[in-house]
Amino acid sequence: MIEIKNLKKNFGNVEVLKGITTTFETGKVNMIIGQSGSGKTVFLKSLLNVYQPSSGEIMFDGRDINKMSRDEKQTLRSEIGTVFQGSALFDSMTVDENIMFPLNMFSDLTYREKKRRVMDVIGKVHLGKANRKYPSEISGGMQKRVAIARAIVNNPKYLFCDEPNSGLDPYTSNIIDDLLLEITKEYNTTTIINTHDMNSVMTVGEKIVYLRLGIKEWEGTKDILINANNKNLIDFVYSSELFKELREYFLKTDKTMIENIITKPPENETDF
Ligand SMILES: Nc1ncnc2c1ncn2[C@@H]1O[C@H](COP(=O)(O)OP(=O)(O)OP(=O)(O)O)[C@@H](O)[C@H]1O
Repeated sequence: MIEIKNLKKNFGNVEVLKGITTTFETGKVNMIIGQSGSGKTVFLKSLLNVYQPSSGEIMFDGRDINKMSRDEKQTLRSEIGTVFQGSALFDSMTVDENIMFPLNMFSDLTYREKKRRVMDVIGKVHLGKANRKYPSEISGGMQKRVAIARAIVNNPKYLFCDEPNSGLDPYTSNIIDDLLLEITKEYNTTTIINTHDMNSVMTVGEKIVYLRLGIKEWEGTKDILINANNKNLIDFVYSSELFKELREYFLKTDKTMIENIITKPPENETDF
């Protein structure tokens, strides 16, 4: 579990995160949504300590990041898997070498053991026989699988993903979403995903945190999201064309259904 209390981040005089308090649960897909510029990436990078927060508390399973020694921070770093926008693979390394990279950084396993771990996760993300290829020789969807395999090769407790579906077609996005959900359950990770993709949110999101202008405006489950009593959130959700059309379709269908019930008498007694 990751607990965040009153997290603030300024860049000079500009306050980007204005005091965020929330909790991300273990074994769940937690999603952060919000318009461009709402602070999602700064938030994720503050949790990762890429940015030093200006104030506030971040607790990783009870461990306060502000009170950690250098060694403890290094241990925490080894427990975190990350998938960043654009996959961020090393172009000069093969798929195998990319995936092995965190093991070289954080483990003292033998080469044989590392190789076995790499082959295990390659199977897990269904990369087939792409292991000897270079990133430029495989598709965007395959590159994303490599990035996920690299993120989980060290059995992380925490999995952070920034826009994992960016640049992917809807079909491949669904596959990546399902994979992230499956991994979260299998590895029992605390997974945090930044996304604009409402389809992902409604398919695999378990807890949703909505950021706006550096403030947490709403949080909850996807079941209550579409009826949330927050105009900004609803505007954001229905700004997706698909959602707009679905809403109109259901409104129309419901209306017709209701009219039918009210105006049509039952054809015979057994209708009830
Ligand atoms: N290193 C930085 N220095 C100064 N300002 C920054 C820095 N990084 C981000 N910002 C500002 O913080 C705000 C939030 O940016 P952030 O990248 O977190 O938004 P986002 O919600 O992730 O957007 P997107 O969905 O487009 O990725 C923006 O106004 C941005 O200009």
